[in-house]
Amino acid sequence: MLLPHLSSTDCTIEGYDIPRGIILLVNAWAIHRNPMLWDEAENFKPERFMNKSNNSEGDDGGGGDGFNKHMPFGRACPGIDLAQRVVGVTLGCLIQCFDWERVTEDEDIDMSEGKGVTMPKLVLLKAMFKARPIMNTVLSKFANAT
Ligand code: HEM
Repeated sequence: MLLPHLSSTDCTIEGYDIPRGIILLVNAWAIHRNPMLWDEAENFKPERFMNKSNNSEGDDGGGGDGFNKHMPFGRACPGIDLAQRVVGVTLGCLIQCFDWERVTEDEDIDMSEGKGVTMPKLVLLKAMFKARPIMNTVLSKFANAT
């Protein structure tokens, strides 16, 4: 669920009359799993959110694509630009600085969802990491500088 919003005026959306002053809750979870919008809606296919003009997934007839129908930030998160940069840089650092391995490599990853507002995984994904050799050089430079 996105954050609650208050309708500022009477309006009709998709045939539903929405009076002014009513609290609206948008179920982003259901929108992201709507089989009318997505192929294999229940499957983890992050490539469907890429901004390709030939990507018709998520198209509701309005000319949109999977990229535009993906709403991890809802429609009103003022932190979107900061968050997208920080997530990209953080992920890049983790991949560049460490070698990652799964603890149980032969098993499929269990994508079941647990309970909670932030959609935690039911079964945690365990991973091991070790610093890449370049990190020893970088860290020893920091250590020597202090
Ligand atoms: C990966 C990081 C983030 C995600 C996934 C995220 C997601 C969201 C979502 C889904 C909403 C509800 C939007 C709606 O109801 O349409 C929201 C609202 C909001 N977010 Fe974020 N957000 C993130 C980072 C941030 C950051 C970094 C800031 C501030 C620096 C921020 C500030 C806010 C605020 C103030 C609201 C309430 C906006 C309002 O209702 O007027 N968020 N965010």
